[in-house]
Amino acid sequence: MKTTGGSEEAKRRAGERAAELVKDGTVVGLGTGSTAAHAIRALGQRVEAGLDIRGVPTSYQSADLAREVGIPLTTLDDALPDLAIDGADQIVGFDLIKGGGAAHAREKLVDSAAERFVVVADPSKEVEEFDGPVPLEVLPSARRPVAEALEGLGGTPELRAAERKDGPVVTDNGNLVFDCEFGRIAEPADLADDLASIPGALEHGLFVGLADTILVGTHDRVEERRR
Ligand SMILES: O=C[C@H](O)[C@H](O)[C@H](O)COP(=O)(O)O
Repeated sequence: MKTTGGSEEAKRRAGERAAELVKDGTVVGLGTGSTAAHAIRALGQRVEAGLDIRGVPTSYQSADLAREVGIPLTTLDDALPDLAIDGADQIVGFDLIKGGGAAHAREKLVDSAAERFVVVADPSKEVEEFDGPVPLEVLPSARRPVAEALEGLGGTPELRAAERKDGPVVTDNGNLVFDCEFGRIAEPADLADDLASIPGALEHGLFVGLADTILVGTHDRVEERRR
């Protein structure tokens, strides 16, 4: 599983606190990444103890882990999540950059469909202003026009390379990923609108105005911010 550094203990605290928010008889969006995985494991323990929930996975990773720990799965065709729990790569206020694990397209679908979206993170994710690359899931046949459109917006796109395979990362949906540097992003909502309008760029990793609660684990507690 991809990890992004930060304290595993802090991530575990945040994940476990989020799992405590899940109520019996509900549907839960299951995010991707190392922090969301802690929440999924904690939910698995609650299911073993009798909690009745169904999970909507956001990736092969979260689906496989949920199966492993005994969480029954469903899809958005059958039920919308009451609550979604997901990680983030950078957090500014209640806005996020996601997609470090290339799962942001399905994550955005599930997280935005949920009644309540809870973000779990360690303190390394909170920043003053976004300055990380923005991931974009891109139709393979659109790679060149999308790259040109991103350059037109002042970005520097780089096709994400696979670590244990020659060639590019291919997402769970069969597409490619650009990581696009924009330097410091002062107006994420404006950039999000621009990125959303590029044909062939299926989804970008800016999550603006979607999160309801931010849970940041530290070495000894969990800090909670609610919108
Ligand atoms: O595509 C991956 C996701 O957006 C992850 O939720 C994000 O990269 C955070 O992952 P982690 O909790 O491992 O830092």
